[in-house]
Amino acid sequence: MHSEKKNETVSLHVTDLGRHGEGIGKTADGYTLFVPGTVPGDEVEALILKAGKTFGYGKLRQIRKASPDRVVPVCPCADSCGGCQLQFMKYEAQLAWKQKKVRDDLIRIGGIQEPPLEPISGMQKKLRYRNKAQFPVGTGKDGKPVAGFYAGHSHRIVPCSDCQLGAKENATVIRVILEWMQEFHIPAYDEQTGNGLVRHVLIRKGTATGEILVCLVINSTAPEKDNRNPGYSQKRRKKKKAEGLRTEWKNELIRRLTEADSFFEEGSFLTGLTINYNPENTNVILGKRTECIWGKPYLLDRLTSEKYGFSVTYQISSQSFYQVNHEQTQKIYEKVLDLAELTGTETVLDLYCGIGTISLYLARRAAHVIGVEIVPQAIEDARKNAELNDIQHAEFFTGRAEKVVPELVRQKNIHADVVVVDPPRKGCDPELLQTILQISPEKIIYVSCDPATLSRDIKYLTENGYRLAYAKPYDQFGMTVHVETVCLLTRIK
Ligand SMILES: C[S@@+](CC[C@H](N)C(=O)[O-])C[C@H]1O[C@@H](n2cnc3c(N)ncnc32)[C@H](O)[C@@H]1O
Repeated sequence: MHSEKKNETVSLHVTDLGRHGEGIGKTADGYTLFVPGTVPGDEVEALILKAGKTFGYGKLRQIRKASPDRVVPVCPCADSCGGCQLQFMKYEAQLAWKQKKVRDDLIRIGGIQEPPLEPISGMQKKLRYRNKAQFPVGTGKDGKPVAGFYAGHSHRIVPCSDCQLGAKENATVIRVILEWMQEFHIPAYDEQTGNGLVRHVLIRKGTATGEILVCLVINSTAPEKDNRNPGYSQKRRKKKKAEGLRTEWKNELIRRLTEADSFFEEGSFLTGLTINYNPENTNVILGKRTECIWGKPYLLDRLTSEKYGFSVTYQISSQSFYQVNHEQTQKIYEKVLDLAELTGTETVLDLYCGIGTISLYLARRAAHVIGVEIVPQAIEDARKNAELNDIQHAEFFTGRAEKVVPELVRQKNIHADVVVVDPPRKGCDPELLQTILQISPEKIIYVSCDPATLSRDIKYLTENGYRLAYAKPYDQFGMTVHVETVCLLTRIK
């Protein structure tokens, strides 16, 4: 029985990190406390915020002896912003923790006693690696518009326009947009009331091309129909959502952002400005409709495989998924190609294919590639990308992979030598895994951004005729708790 109570300050020796990057320590009498912002090896004092029977949650009060793995975070917002859970840790220690996380999950959840795990691949460029930023916009205490990031586990905006993981140009774009909003009294969206106009700013940069696409997400159903003010009066607020942006506001934003180009890094330039309409009271950032008000509705980027001696150019729209770390993505896709060992005669399925990124790598070495993806805009991009790269033997289908693939098996009797899956964090749908077993490819290559769901799916596949032959973690998301893993499963003959 432990005597620790809420609001008590206790001394703690931190020995591990939890799934969300919070330090885990024990008090002198063995009580376990989770304390964000602490690092294994730290001796700290923590305030108990929540005390359960066997463990509790605390807040860091004071570091009595710093861990040798502790470093001073580069970002001034690291304490308050929820994005970089590991910026307090030496990069090598972050990598070691991620390697252990993947290994532990493969053993504990995947039931693989001796995982064939290669050492994690670390990033050369540890900051400014993200090619995409999503800034929520709100109203500060002084009534002025602010943009930044959400504090951990909340929707409180921590003002920050220059995230150290993102492109340098983000700060300029955000400054211009906030000044524009302030000058023209354009209200930020308020999640509580559902009023206001500007919800988010999305900025994407093509690392290889320097192209920058800005997308302003607004709380409105349709492009502007007239010149009335967006719902300022309480009366009108109750009746309807804020209306769209006035034409003169759009024109002014275009003028300011195109002129801001001159502050961008050499070689970087604005390629398009889009408005996304999201009138829903929801956490989902993007609405269904996007309008391009200047330039192109997409940006171009290029990925290169030095080993295989080719580059692939991709068109990426605001609503399409694209891996955020250019350097690591190139390594991961090259590894997929290595593991596939294609000879030019094979049929390959690329499931959860996004804009056809992996599909078009595989198409360089396969006879036929079939991609399946749920987002229609991404499939439009994928088809365009096949054209752009002069690839005729890749075809793409829109829909849920777990519905489309069984249909393709039923109607077209498709077969595949290699199946690649790259699902979102929740992993593969069970129906899809069953269909893959039915297709019975020689190889399944699993690209995953969540070791827990990856391990769950590996358990199912290894219990049903496959063997985990290879696994390698990649650090795609330095300073955060996230880790990417590439696995090869081979059919047991
Ligand atoms: C992690 S991304 C991978 C995309 C692509 N392979 C890449 O590397 O860029 C996962 C993709 O799965 C798509 N997706 C999510 N659920 C899906 C489903 N049930 N069926 C098909 N695609 C889905 C998402 O829209 C997203 O494009």
